[in-house]
Amino acid sequence: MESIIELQNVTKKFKNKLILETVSLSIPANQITAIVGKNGSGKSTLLKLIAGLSKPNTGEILFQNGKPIRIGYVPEVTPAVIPFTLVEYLTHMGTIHGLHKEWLWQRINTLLEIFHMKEDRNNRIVHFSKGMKQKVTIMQAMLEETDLLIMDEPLSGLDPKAQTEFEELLMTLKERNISVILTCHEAKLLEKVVDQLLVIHEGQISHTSVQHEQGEIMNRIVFELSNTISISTLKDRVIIDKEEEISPGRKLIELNVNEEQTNMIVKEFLNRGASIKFLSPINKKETIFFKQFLKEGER
Ligand SMILES: Nc1ncnc2c1ncn2[C@@H]1O[C@H](COP(=O)(O)OP(=O)(O)OP(=O)(O)O)[C@@H](O)[C@H]1O
Repeated sequence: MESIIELQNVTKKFKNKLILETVSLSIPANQITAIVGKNGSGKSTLLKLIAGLSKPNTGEILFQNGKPIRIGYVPEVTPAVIPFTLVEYLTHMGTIHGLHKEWLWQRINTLLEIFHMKEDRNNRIVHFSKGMKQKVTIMQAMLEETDLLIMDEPLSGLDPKAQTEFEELLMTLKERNISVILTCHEAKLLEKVVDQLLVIHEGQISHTSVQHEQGEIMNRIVFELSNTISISTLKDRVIIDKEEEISPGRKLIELNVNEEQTNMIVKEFLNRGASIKFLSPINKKETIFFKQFLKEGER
């Protein structure tokens, strides 16, 4: 498969702290690649290296056909208050980037179309939902023609509806031959749209092509428990899909657990005073994905 970017023997350190050690990998063109790993494992560092925002200590980053590619970088943080309408903001950002007025106008219309935001073009961003603000950040990154879109934690804080819309958006971008690299903790999103998983663990990277095969059953469980209960020791063993405060002092936690782990996890949560709100097998297509994700993540 053709690659859009290749890392060869890349090492990245901060002072004496080794984050990536002699990493070699290739990012396939026109595919969606997800980088997963624990907090602090180096996901954002890898994204910044790929985006050219940071330089490796040793090793090389090579582009398709030896030519620089057009990269759009979507940071994790979305601006909290933007005192403009959507079109005003995009026009403003495009002008700052020196884009020609006529070209920019056409580009903004194309983006409004792709992102299904035409009806919101003259609404103020400050009144947008989190998912809409997320779209604005991506549109901003795509004001110039883009070959590769890099997104740091694009799903953080999105509700299920916004996540589904985001999945659809990723598929649209893929259809338009835009390669995407994102960091992600949301297994549901990964299962449906991601083509390649890169797992970072202790400075090393392993990769897996995601195949949607039949596999063994996993369970989706939702627990309700007190906010004060710590579940940090469980976080290494299960994928916490969602954690949400539902009332003062109470939270819901949704997770996906393989069958062998289910009894043990349920017991551990009940011992912490949790109650089970929902427990159901998830479909087989998702199962194989989670299996891969867990296997890689546990390394
Ligand atoms: N500019 C920097 N200077 C010094 N240390 C840094 C710098 N940027 C990142 N680090 C350190 O490098 C390590 C990896 O950070 P990075 O942000 O890449 O992790 P991450 O996997 O994206 O984490 P998270 O999931 O929490 O966002 C962390 O220990 C972090 O403190």
